[in-house]
Amino acid sequence: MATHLALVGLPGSGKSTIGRQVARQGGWTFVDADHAIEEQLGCTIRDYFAQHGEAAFRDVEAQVLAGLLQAPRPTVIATGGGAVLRAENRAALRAGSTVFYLQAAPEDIARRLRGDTVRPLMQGVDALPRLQELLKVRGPLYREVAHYVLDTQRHNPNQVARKICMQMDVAGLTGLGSI
Ligand SMILES: Nc1ncnc2c1ncn2[C@@H]1O[C@H](COP(=O)(O)OP(=O)(O)OP(=O)(O)O)[C@@H](O)[C@H]1O
Ligand SMILES: O=C(O)C1=C[C@@H](O)[C@@H](O)[C@H](O)C1
Ligand SMILES: [Mg+2]
Repeated sequence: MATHLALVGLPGSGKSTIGRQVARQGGWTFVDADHAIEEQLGCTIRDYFAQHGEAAFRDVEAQVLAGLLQAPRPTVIATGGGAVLRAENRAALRAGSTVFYLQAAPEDIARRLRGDTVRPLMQGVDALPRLQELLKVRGPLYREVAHYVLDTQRHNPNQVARKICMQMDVAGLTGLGSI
């Protein structure tokens, strides 16, 4: 059975950027769970949230994530920042993938996202307290679900991706599908 590699962490922690690089370096398929959700929804996550609320969004997220973890091809999955909130997602991630928590301080993420136009909610003076609050609630859940915790602070995305590939090598998980 193919086993996948999943990245978890706060919004802006580098899941998409690093996930793409890990996939490129390792020759694996990359999937951004948020994009897969938007494909299924046929609209943006933001619009769906606004129309149907968070609980409905989390139902769709859980369903899409479970589907990605069933994929026949070994895949690097960048999860949504809040995917760990549901226990069923944490269990599915741990059972179906090797999970890396990309750890970064809210202060660093806020700095990285300054000038970002894709995440309007993470702009301006509100970004830091919002990230701090998210970390308080989600930090323990990211740790709980993770097989490996990586400090991304002093490393650029390429270096973090190489660390992940090396860790997979050390653990004998290179190629993912071979386990
Ligand atoms: N280790 C790093 N050092 C410096 N900048 C980084 C690092 N990792 C990511 N970045 C930058 O931070 C920004 C956010 O990264 P990215 O979009 O990959 O985060 P994400 O976890 O996928 O966010 P989201 O949860 O909102 O999808 C990007 O501009 C990226 O280049
Ligand atoms: O942090 C969150 O709760 C979210 C993060 C995004 O990746 C999306 O999954 C969605 O906007 C929710
Ligand atoms: Mg992303």
